[in-house]
Amino acid sequence: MISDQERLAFLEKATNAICSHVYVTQALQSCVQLLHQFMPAQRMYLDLFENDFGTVRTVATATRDTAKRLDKPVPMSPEQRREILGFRNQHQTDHVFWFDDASQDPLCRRMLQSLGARVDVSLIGTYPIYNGQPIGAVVLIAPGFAPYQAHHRERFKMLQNLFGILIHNAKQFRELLQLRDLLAEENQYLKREIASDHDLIGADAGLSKTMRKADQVAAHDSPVLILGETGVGKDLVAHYIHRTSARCDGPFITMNCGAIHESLIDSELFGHEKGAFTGALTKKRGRFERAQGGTLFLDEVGELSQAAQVRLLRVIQNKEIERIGGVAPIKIDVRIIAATHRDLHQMVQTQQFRQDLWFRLNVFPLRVPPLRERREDIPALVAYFMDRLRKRLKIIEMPHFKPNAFDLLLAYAWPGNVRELANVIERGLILAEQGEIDLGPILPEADARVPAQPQTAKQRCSLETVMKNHIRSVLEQVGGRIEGSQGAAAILAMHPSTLRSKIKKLGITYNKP
Ligand SMILES: Nc1ncnc2c1ncn2[C@@H]1O[C@H](COP(=O)(O)OP(=O)(O)OP(=O)(O)O)[C@@H](O)[C@H]1O
Repeated sequence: MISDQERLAFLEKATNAICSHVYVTQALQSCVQLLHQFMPAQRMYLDLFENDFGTVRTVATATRDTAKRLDKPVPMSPEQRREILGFRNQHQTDHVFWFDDASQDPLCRRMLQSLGARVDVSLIGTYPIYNGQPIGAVVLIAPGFAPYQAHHRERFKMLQNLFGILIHNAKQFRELLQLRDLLAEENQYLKREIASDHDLIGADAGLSKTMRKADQVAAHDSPVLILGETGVGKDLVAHYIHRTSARCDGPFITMNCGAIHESLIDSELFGHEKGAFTGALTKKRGRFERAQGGTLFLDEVGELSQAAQVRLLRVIQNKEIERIGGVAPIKIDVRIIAATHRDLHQMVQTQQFRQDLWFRLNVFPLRVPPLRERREDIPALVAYFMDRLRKRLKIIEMPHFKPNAFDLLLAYAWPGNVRELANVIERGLILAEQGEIDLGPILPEADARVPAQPQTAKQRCSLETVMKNHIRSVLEQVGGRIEGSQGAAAILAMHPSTLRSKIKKLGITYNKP
C-alpha cells in the first residue's frame, strides 16, 4: 500500500508526464522515465482498439531514451477481444492486468511477436478509458520474470484515465491537423480560382450557339462531354456550366487525365488511406471526394487507360468510391463534365475507348468550334488579351499594331486556337519596338508549321466585314472618339492615323464626337 501523500505526488507527476503532450510518443517516453523511478520499466507500448476495422493497432512505443510511432495492426474480432478480456479477468484487478511471463497471455504474445519483440518478459498494463469505454491498452514491460507487486499495480492504475485523456486529445489534435491540411488545400484551390480569368469572349458572337446549349444543360445534373480542338476554351466552358448550375456553391475540381501517370490515376481520383502503398505517408482525399457537392471536370478524358476507364465507369454507375487501402465505400454526389480534343466516337470504334463509358459521358455533347470557324471573335479577343497583358506586364505606354496586323490575324489558320492567339499577342507585346507591334515575323513562322487554309473570295469578304463591324462597335462604345487613352485607337491598339485610314478604306460611317 502507498500512502495518500505518495499517491498524490505520483498522480501530479504522472499528469505532467502524460497530459502535457499532444504527441503520444513523447507522452509515452516521459511516462517510462517516471515509472522507472518506481518499478521495473524497460519499454512501453500504446495500442488502440479499432472496433470498425476489427483490429488492435500498436501506434507508439518508447523507452527512457527513445520514442517512435508504430503502425502495426493485429486483426482481432470483437469476440476474440471479449475472450481475451475474459481471460485477463483472472489476471487483473481493477482494470490493471499483469503477467510474470507475458507469453502466457495470447494477445500480448501475438502483439509482441508481430512487433518482433521478445515474449519472455514480465508485463503490466491497463485499458485507457474514455467516455466509460476502454479505447486501447497501455503496456509496460521489463526483462525477465520480475513480478509486478501490488504497490506497482496501484500506481499503474492511476495512469488509466490519464492515458484516456491523452489518446482523446491526440485524436482531436490529429483531426485538427487533417482539417488544417484540408483547409490549406481548399485555400490553395480558391486562390487559384480567384487568380484565373473565366471571362468568355465571343459568348454572344462566335460562341453563341455553344453557349446557348451550355445554358440549356447547366441547370440539369446530366454529364456533359465538351468536344473541341486544343486551346478552344473547353475548360472555360466547363467552368461556365458549373458557375451557372445549382452546384455553383460547391467546388469545381479539375483532373487532367493526360497529365497524370497511369500508376497515380487511382490515387488521384479516389484518394488513399495512410500506408495503402509505399509512399502513402498520409491519408489523401481523391478528386472525386474533393468535388463532393460540386463538379468534377475530367479534362483530356480520351487519354485514360483502359483500366482507368473501367474504374471510372464503376464509380459513375455506383455513385460511390473506395479509397485505395480503404474498407468502407464513400457515397459521392458529383456532376461530371468531361472534355477531349480526340474523336471519342472513332476511339470507341477502334476499341481504344470503352463504349459503355462513352455512353455514360456522351449524354450531352457540346462542341466548341475552332477559332478559324469564328474569326469574328478575333478582334474582341485581341482587345481582351491586350488589356490583360497590359496589367500583367505592367506596360505604361501601350504599343500599336502595324497597319497589316489585323489582316494577318484574321487570315491565319490558328491551329492552337485561342491559346495560340494569346501567346502571339504576348510575344508581339514583348518584341514591340518603337511603340509598334509587328506580327509579320511572328505569324508567318507559325504559318509555316501549319499552312493557313487558302481563303476563298467569300471568306475574304467576311473577314473585311468582321473588321468593319468590330471597328464600328468600338467607335460606338467610345462615342466616336479616336484619340486619347479612352479613344478607339487605344482600345484597338492602333495608331490613330492607321485607324483613320482603315475607317476611310472600309467606308465606316460613325458619329463624330
Ligand atoms: N472565349 C475565350 N475568351 C477568353 N479567353 C479564352 C477563350 N477561349 C480560350 N481562352 C483562353 O485560352 C486559353 C486556353 O483555353 P482552355 O484551357 O479553356 O482551352 P481548352 O480547350 O480546354 O484547351 P486544352 O484542350 O488544351 O485543355 C486559356 O488561357 C483561356 O483563358
